[in-house]
Amino acid sequence: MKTSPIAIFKEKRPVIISGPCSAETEEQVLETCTTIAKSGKVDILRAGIWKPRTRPNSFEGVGVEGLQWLKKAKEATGLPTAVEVANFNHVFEALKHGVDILWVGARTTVNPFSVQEIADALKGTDATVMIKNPVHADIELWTGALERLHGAGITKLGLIHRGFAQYGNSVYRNDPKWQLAIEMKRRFPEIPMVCDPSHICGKRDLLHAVSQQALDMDFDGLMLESHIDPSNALSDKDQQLTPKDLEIIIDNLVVRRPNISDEDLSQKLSMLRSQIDLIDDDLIKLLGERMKVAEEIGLVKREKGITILQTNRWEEIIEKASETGKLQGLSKNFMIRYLNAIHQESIEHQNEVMNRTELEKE
Ligand SMILES: O=C(O)C(=O)C[C@]1(C(=O)O)C=C[C@@H](O)C=C1
Repeated sequence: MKTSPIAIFKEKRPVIISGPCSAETEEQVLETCTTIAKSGKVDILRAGIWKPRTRPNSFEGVGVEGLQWLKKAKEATGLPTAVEVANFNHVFEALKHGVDILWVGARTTVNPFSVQEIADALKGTDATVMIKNPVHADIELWTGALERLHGAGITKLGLIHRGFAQYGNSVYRNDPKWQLAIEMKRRFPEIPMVCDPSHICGKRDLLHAVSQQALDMDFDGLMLESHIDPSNALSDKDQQLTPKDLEIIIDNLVVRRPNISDEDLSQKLSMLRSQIDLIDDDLIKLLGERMKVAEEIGLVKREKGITILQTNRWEEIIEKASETGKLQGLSKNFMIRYLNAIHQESIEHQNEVMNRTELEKE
């Protein structure tokens, strides 16, 4: 029996998935795929066939015709292929044309109806499916998609981290929010996790740094878009790499081991880790003390009839703590998230002491 393409994740790290954002013409698909395959550094070919675009009237993919081109690329290179599917018909056509890996895109993962349609279409097949994170930072939707496919009997599953939509300016096209991918790795340690730096970055100059960070987060693979002529690509031209640049990025990645075998290093690490454990203990105890003081303030506020939220005081704390954080080398972004989490917890403690009725206390 043919081995499953998911098995490759047990054999090689990182697995590289590459190919054009969109299949545009037969020549473009074949030229891109055969050139990147020649380097020997790409393990799986990809190409977008149906492109879910944010706005209408832009290139929405060539459709079924492109599957023939991808099939030819597979025959020419001997590499397995991957495409995005978003509905029953896509699944049917992709499997009919011998696509090896199907992936569920971010815009589909957000919709349980669509995910269920795909899961139903796959029932009884031996398909390999990878699931991209939903567009917004809802880890339960990502988990739910995995469960729906598993529930349909699909066991060869993988995850793809492509970052999360955000409002306003950022260096990234999609905010990586690494902590969500890390949480999925914690929940499903056996399922391969691939990073899609192309969609996180949106532009070429960040691709190397994000790819390296993914490897240092112990990801199993990278999906990097490539195009024989990126400047004339019909979609996402700023984030696609020429075959040469793809090779340069792969060559410059440092692949580090997830486990330690060296005895000295292991001792040194466990010493440093016990220091971290002690500091974490102190931090948690201090936070507990802070909440007790907040509760006392809550009692005063209840007696005097003052609201929990005190905007001016909170503003003062943010300013002072941000300054102290800066001196300690803590990023502004972290300080804001940290202070907001503390403030929220403090408000909840005060709400508890101020508004809990006698009945609820029992
Ligand atoms: O200073 C207060 O009034 C508090 O209740 C404490 C605290 C805080 O946790 O720092 C909590 C809520 C207010 O919005 C401002 C500050």
